[in-house]
Amino acid sequence: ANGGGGGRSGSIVAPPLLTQDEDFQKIDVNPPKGTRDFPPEDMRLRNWLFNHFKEVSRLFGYEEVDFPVLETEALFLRKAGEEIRDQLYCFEDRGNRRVALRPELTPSLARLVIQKGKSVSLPLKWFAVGQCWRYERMTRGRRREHYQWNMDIIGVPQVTAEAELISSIVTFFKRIGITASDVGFKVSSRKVLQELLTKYGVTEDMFGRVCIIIDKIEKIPIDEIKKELGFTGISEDAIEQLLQVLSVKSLDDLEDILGGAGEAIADLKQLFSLAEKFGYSEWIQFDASVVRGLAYYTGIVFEGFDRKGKLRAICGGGRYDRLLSTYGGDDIPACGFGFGDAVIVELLKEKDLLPELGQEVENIVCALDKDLQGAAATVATALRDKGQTVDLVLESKPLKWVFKRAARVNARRLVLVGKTEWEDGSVSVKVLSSGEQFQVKLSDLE
Ligand SMILES: Nc1ccc(Br)nc1
Repeated sequence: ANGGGGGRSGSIVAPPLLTQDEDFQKIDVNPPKGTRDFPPEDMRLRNWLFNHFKEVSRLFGYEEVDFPVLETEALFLRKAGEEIRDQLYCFEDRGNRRVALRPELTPSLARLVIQKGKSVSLPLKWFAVGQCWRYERMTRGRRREHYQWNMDIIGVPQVTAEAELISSIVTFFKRIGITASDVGFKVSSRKVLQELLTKYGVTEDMFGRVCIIIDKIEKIPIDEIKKELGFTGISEDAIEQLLQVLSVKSLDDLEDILGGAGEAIADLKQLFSLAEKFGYSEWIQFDASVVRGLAYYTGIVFEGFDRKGKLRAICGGGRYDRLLSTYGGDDIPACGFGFGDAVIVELLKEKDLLPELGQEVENIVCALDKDLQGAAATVATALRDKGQTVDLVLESKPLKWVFKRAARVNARRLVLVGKTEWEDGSVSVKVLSSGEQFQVKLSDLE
């Protein structure tokens, strides 16, 4: 075996073939740090969750899309100091290209919309469920991948778009047994900050950075927040005023501060009015401190939270009217949300709402002797052609073993192919719940 990469032509140097003793190297059977396997019982829960994500999306008339997990790094190189940027899973590929495992789906969605350009008619209503990545020093032992459900509306400037997105998440929660007593949505608008910062003379290019600092308000000491805000050029007095406004908990109080002429108040009033019409008023509350941790939001922002305050944000989203133009696309308004697969499972555990999802199969088919293995295959195929699920016993096994497996795979029926019955074109069927047993012609088996 070639012990090295030497003597190979071409620019790419392939890794050396394994030398003889390396062929039998014991490997670590665990998945890479921060990643998960999905053995059957976990995959059943994941499919249950994702099916609800996708069924709700289709209920709302959205079309499914997907994108490569691997993107050019440039798609995510925003300069606002976001955690998502600091933890980018980026590297240089074998063609010396700077690439990254996507940390979120929205930039890819924006890229595809721009790519499609005039070939798609607006508005677009798209959804996706995709794996997203971050590279975090494992000091904190946190995961490096999760799956995110996204729904996005492209091309609708009105707040009806955000109102519909929140309605879709409420629909999802209701389907899995979560109520407005369990979770709520904190809603605000970045236009609140925009109007305040303009008043304080903060330039537009600082807006994203200020939002990212404010988003950390409950995560780091307030003095650190004030210090970081100071670096953006906001005066100490303005910082005090700003933090004061962000503690406001009612739209009326906010209106008293901002005045009723601005877009922030108009948008929020419209959203709360629409919430009434969609029937989810009890799920949402105004909270001026909500800014979300992504620099590209420009208007309404919202996040789902557990009312017991034990968990991290369940989901979050908002309006991002400038993102497409920052990628060189047209100025197309957009809004959307991301909903991760981790916190929701913790919430379901908390509420004892995890579904019981055992394996299920309708039939286990078994030949009573090895000469009938072919006959058993015929029986299995006949049942499968009728849409019946079949676990076919593939080797000669004692009946005791077959009954044990039938119980383990939770089979409804045991179909036995025996010599005498098969000569008559029949099989023996045992309904495992009742013990009822009968002979039936294969042609009549259903
Ligand atoms: N953005 C992001 C990606 C992966 C995980 Br786990 N958390 C956040």
